[in-house]
Amino acid sequence: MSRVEVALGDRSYAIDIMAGALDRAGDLLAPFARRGRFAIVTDEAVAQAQLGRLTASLDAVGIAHAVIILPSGEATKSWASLERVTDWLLDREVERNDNIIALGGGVIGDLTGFAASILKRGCGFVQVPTTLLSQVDSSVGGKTAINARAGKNLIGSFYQPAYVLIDPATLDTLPAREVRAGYAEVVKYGLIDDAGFFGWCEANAPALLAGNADAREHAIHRSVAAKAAIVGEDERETSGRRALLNLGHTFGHALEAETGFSDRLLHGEAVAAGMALAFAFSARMGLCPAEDAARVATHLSAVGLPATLADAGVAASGQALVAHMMHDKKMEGGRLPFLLARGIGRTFLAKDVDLAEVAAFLDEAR
Ligand SMILES: NC(=O)c1ccc[n+]([C@@H]2O[C@H](COP(=O)([O-])OP(=O)(O)OC[C@H]3O[C@@H](n4cnc5c(N)ncnc54)[C@H](O)[C@@H]3O)[C@@H](O)[C@H]2O)c1
Ligand SMILES: O=C(O)C(=O)C[C@@H](O)[C@H](O)[C@H](O)COP(=O)(O)O
Ligand SMILES: [Zn+2]
Repeated sequence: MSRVEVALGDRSYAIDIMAGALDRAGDLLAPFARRGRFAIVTDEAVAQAQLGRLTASLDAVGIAHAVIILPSGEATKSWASLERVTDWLLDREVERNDNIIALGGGVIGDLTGFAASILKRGCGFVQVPTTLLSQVDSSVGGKTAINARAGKNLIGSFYQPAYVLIDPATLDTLPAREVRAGYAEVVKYGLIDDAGFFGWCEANAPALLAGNADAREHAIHRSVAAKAAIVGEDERETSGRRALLNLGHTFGHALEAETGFSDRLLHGEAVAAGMALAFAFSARMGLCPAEDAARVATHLSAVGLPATLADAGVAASGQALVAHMMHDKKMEGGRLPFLLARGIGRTFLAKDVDLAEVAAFLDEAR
């Protein structure tokens, strides 16, 4: 088992990574059972593929648990699901010390974390992520959210889990397209500030995507360690450091909005296209060598991720995409800071980007 710590004073927590962890969850989660009861929030596909392993392990050590199963997919990050989960928990007379466990991908993690943060002004919350994306990114750092009509993740809170339990073996049942989408957020850490790790990704993506256990665990550990360090420095995205984790997301969230938050374009796929666009825009602005932008697009394409608007299936005008971007949470005084790059591993927050140039770039990129 490997462990990464997120250092946040009295809200610090551990992230344990171990193949087979779900079958030992009863022992690993026992300290939380002494604190309160367990309620598991999951979705239909995860219930079918992985829930039985968690409940059998809890049963084996006599930890009682209630379970709610929601529909799978991005549409579950909604007011309706939030109401359903909170009413279900309130009907069960949830107490602040109870443990609300998110078993699933980023959708279940984001929704459950938000529910835990507002129920009785904060209940116990544990993340048990089951997608590559949630294991390398969304289960760590405490961003919780649902989507609004106006855009992605616009209603939410910062609320850290008390513990994150990662079992890479859960990825054995994850569809290949979802594994690939999660891989985009792995590549992101290399592009942000670790060119060596991007090189590792280029060399090891085929093994990782084919399910090689060593490659998978290395990628998860390295990603989580990188994210934990950034979150420890800038939990609430105030200093500019955490904003780096948003590389590809300003473009990506606009693409997700344009495709209706549907399975036409998964979050990770939108982020992949968004990162390629951020690098291409940086190159166009003379900030980044064109070879680096090409290398990013080549790698994403090679693993089957979208690297262009056409790959992402988006034909909207630059102006329409920029209109989506105006809802970005990074907006400041009517200006939108962008994550741009001076090269691979050299991402920075640019505060002086002209949105008319972004729209023109997107029109040319179509
Ligand atoms: N909070 C954060 O910091 C953060 C970071 C990145 C992404 N996100 C959010 O995460 C969401 C995307 O998360 P995701 O990619 O995990 O998608 P997801 O939660 O929709 O899961 C993808 C699909 O895989 C299924 N699934 C999950 N685990 C499975 C398993 N082990 N076996 C079989 N099927 C399984 C799910 O039912 C779903 O159909 C987006 O809403 C995104 O905005 C949040
Ligand atoms: O943890 C962060 O910070 C991130 O930006 C991680 C992103 O991968 C994630 O998609 C996040 O939910 C996006 O945040 P948002 O603030 O743009 O909604
Ligand atoms: Zn993301």
